[in-house]
Amino acid sequence: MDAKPQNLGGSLPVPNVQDLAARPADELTPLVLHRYIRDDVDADANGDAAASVPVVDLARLLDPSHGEQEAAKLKAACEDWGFFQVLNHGVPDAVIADVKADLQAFFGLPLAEKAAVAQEPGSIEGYGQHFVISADQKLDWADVLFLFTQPLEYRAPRFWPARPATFADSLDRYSGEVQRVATSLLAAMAANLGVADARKLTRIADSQSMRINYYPACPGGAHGRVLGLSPHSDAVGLTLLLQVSAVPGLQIRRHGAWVSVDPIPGALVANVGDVVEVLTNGRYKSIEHRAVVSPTHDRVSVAAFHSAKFGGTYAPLEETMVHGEPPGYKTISVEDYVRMLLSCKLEGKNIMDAMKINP
Ligand SMILES: COc1ccc(-c2cc(=O)c3c(O)c(OC)c(OC)c(O)c3o2)cc1
Ligand SMILES: O=C(O)CCC(=O)C(=O)O
Ligand SMILES: [Fe+2]
Repeated sequence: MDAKPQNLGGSLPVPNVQDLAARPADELTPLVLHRYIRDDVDADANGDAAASVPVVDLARLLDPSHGEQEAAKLKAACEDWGFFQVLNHGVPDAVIADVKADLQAFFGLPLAEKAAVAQEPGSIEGYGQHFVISADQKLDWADVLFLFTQPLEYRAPRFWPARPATFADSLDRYSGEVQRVATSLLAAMAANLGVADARKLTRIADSQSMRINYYPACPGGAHGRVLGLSPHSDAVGLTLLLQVSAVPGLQIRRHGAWVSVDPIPGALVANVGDVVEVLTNGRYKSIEHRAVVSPTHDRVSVAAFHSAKFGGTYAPLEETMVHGEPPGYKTISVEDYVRMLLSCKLEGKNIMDAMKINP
């Protein structure tokens, strides 16, 4: 049997941010906040306001009478943006409504109840924080619940909240739907890339993990100088993000500026991850993004990360290296790749830099 994702390494323990944000204003002294406040951050989106992330209609993409036109939109979105919003994805409204309600209800529980699914030393699953590797690095203004969701044998039930009582069922239904969407998008990307065997790409949706992000409102005028999530590219195949709250926060780096990806009701935000950059030998590039926080509103999002299963490898596909082009990225086992990503700081495209053959 293939290895399961376990003992992959963890984070140094840091304060719970929701608890910190709920403290009386006079307790949030500069001494307390200094681990979060950055000198170099301008949280405003400063990109071209007219430039908005492309939209891909999945029902049209799968419909033989419109598919070609929508496939061209997908191709342009992957080549030029690395990010797009997916509409008509077929995830039933009730599945989305239920998962949103249960994620919000989980974070609404008292800290002691949420702590029942706290991360354990050396583990990335559970409730806590990620990518804290030194005592002096700047911290993100967010708490995270991280779970392996697919395949079923990757799940560790002790990290799945028992409350609200419907949590596991809601997340299970959402997870299956989103894995289907990811597989369809990857199959369409394979066709666009001239990769006849779609499994060469769809296998990178064989496993799924979810990073559920809770960004408390940041009081005391500090919101413009902290980040909810540091700039990073997703070190996976394809991410599908649900902006649970109607509060903007996601920004992508485009032509050197930050462009906001405002929530569209019912949409999923898709982004090309580092693994697709490797498999396509750089034809589709992963894009740096970050989350900013609101001074007044809490925000919840859930990123569904899709990857290959343990036991496989990542390497540029022959079909994407035309005219004898050499591979620009190393070949690596899925397991070594995951260990590398979890031992790094969350910092721009640092994983891709490590994977490049001639950086
Ligand atoms: C197949 O095994 C795994 C795949 C992915 C991950 C993983 C866990 C994370 O916590 C994580 C993450 O927090 C993250 O930051 C936003 C990220 O983008 C850089 C990840 O790619 C990521 O991947 C673990 C195991
Ligand atoms: O909260 C967001 O909008 C971004 C989340 C994200 O980038 C991630 O979890 O990888
Ligand atoms: Fe991300």
